[in-house]
Amino acid sequence: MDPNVPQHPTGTSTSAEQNTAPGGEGGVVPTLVAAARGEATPHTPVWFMRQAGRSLPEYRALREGNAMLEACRRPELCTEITLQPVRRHDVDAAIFFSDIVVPVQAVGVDLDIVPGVGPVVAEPFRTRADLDRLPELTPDMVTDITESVAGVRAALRSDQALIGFAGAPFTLASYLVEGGPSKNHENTKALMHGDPELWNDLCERLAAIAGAFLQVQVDAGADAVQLFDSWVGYLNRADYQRFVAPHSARVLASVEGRVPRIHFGVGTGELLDLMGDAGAEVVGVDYRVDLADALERTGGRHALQGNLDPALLFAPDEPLMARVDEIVEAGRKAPGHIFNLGHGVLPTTDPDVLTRVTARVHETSGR
Ligand SMILES: Cc1c2[nH]c(c1CCC(=O)O)Cc1[nH]c(c(CCC(=O)O)c1C)Cc1[nH]c(c(CCC(=O)O)c1C)Cc1[nH]c(c(C)c1CCC(=O)O)C2
Repeated sequence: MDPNVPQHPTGTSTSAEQNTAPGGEGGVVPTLVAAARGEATPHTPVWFMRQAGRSLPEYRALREGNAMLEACRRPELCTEITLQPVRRHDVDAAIFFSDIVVPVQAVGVDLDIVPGVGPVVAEPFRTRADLDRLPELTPDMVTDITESVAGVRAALRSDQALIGFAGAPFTLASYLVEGGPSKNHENTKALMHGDPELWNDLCERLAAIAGAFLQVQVDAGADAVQLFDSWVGYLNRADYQRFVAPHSARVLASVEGRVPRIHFGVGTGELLDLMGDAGAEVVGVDYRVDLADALERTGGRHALQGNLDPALLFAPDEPLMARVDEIVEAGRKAPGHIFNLGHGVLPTTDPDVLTRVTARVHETSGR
């Protein structure tokens, strides 16, 4: 097979022109962007949530003596960390190295990322007066982010994508209200149901901040965005529709028509259609739901991203690669498929396994 001829995963070959940018600039559309739009791709694009950091020795070396939130704000470090997994694994996308709390800190909220814990907020949010601590995010507050994104984009090949991201209002609100990582999100739910007006005002502020953060990244060259609503799987459908969906929709709308939007959460099998309807081209699927079921639940209206169980990366090659092949196969039936894990890379993962999984997906899906 001619490797230069784009090949849809279903086997429909198309002309090479379909993989070029509109406007006759001759630039190649990143493979991930084409898949998100449901267009022909030379192979199924692959990236891994939390691919930057954690499992990579070269990342741990760079982070030595640099606090997480400081590393996120130093363009030379941030750019290099973002590029490390792309070089090592030959994945189709870089995920911008940052954190969902970076824009919240940028507007002035006193918080820190505590090693082994996660984001910790000095004074948790509980009352109306706390809203004053969430002013709008303006680009001048995050000029380093603009510089880092532009630096990464300039270093990538044109067929590789840079994914920008933000935390969705519910997940951000949970960290602010609980004061840190939470298992049950009880204070968050108590606020949501106990004072819906304050809840909505809080989420409106967070949606504005997250939307502005996405816009900054897209303005600087991000090719796609992912909205992480990591903990929204703790809600039922009714609460999601009433208290969350309108706010997430606002964030997604902030970059509508500019770049493909991926919407992801953990344990969101019951919410997949609603998350797509909030305004995403791509719905992220965690490992608990088969892609075939996810396709049905989303009515075939969205490309899918996912969904290898990150724990399977610890299994022997035979069952691991068999599962990878199954996921690639199931993805062929979707309007578009981006191969990923069902959640982030676990810190003790052998990075060579990620390289081999990437190669396997490329091989079996076309290249
Ligand atoms: C541990 C943690 C942090 N921040 C957060 C946690 C989880 C705590 C909890 O369980 O509640 C909060 C967070 N940060 C991010 C998310 C969404 C993604 C997810 O669900 O995992 C969430 C929920 C995005 C991210 N957070 C980070 C990225 C960067 C991209 C990447 O690593 O691939 C993203 C998209 C990076 C990050 N973020 C953090 C560290 C130490 C790092 C460095 C690398 C690593 O150890 O994973 C701190």
